[in-house]
Amino acid sequence: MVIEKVGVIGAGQMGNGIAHVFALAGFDVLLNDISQDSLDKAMATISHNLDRQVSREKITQAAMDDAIARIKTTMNLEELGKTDLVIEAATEREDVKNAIFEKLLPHLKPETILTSNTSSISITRLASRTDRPEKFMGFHFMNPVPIMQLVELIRGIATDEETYLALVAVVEKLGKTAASAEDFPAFIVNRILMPMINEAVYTLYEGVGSVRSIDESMKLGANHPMGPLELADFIGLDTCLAIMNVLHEGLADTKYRPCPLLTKYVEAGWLGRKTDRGFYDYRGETPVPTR
Ligand SMILES: CC(=O)CC(=O)SCCNC(=O)CCNC(=O)[C@H](O)C(C)(C)COP(=O)(O)OP(=O)(O)OC[C@H]1O[C@@H](n2cnc3c(N)ncnc32)[C@H](O)[C@@H]1OP(=O)(O)O
Ligand SMILES: NC(=O)C1=CN([C@@H]2O[C@H](COP(=O)(O)OP(=O)(O)OC[C@H]3O[C@@H](n4cnc5c(N)ncnc54)[C@H](OP(=O)(O)O)[C@@H]3O)[C@@H](O)[C@H]2O)C=CC1
Repeated sequence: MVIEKVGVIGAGQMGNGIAHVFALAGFDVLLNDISQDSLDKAMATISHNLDRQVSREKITQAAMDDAIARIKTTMNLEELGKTDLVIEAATEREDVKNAIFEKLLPHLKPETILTSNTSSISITRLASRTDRPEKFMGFHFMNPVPIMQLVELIRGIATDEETYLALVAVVEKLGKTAASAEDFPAFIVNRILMPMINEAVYTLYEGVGSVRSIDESMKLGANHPMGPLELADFIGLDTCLAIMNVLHEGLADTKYRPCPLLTKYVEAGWLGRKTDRGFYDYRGETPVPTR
């Protein structure tokens, strides 16, 4: 099947990055969100990130202009009915994702491939609520999408080979690398990464280290590009907590218990960079630790 038009649902940090890389690779993109403000912010972020690529001579100005021209935005989900591939990248909540699919499906062409960028939720379960489990897959991009090389491909129990091969070809066209993961809670990257982030929050909670000492230790002592608390703020603490809950409930092992301090930050609405406050306060010139 030829994939030319791509629908992206959710214009947050992942949705805007996904729209960016697809448009740059020559796909027509229709970006959807429930808020016009989020769509406007997403287009401004995409322009800013493409501009950065132009100034670093990674892409030409003409490639940037073409990419911007290929992205259209809409608050009307029905318009995504014209697309060949849909990537859902809305908030990490199963009820939100199911409601989106329910509203979208009556408008979708029968051959359209439906995917979710979920970080952790069962692909088989999401697929089972749709009319096309064989054409449904997990299509998991990493943050920041324009920079990170990996895309996890997760087949549900019913996903057919044609769908899988179509997505392998799309990943190649994006110039990224695909890794296949089985459909178990949080797949590969987050099964390993998120317990480490959760453990960093426990390390803070138990007073073993401060925000700064924990992040410095992992950057200088383990050569991580970002400290685990800085990375948690970058991902979004709501998303981190949602992934830990999926691991905890899905694998029924206390080793995945979300740290109560992580829960407290989310309850406060301190979700990290996207709300300007998390383990760091980003409202000033330089980030200041909040503990
Ligand atoms: C939660 C999930 O489900 C799965 C996940 O995504 S887990 C999260 C995975 N991501 C990570 O682990 C990211 C870890 N951090 C890093 O790799 C690096 O800190 C980083 C790439 C984000 C920034 O690197 P840095 O060296 O500190 O900054 P800097 O030199 O300014 O930027 C490096 C490149 O990233 C780009 N960049 C930085 N931030 C960016 C952003 N938010 N969006 C787009 N591009 C960005 C820069 O333009 C630069 O590009 P070039 O190399 O093409 O010139
Ligand atoms: N953050 C990360 O590092 C990564 C996240 N992911 C996954 O990507 C998905 C999105 O995460 P992320 O971009 O970080 O989250 P964000 O919170 O940045 O963005 C989510 C966006 O979805 C919008 N949204 C909510 N409900 C709907 C709806 N019904 N229809 C359309 N849009 C909707 C939100 O709008 P509003 O703000 O108005 O609620 C928001 O703009 C999640 O499944 C997450 O697990 C995957 C890889 C990495």
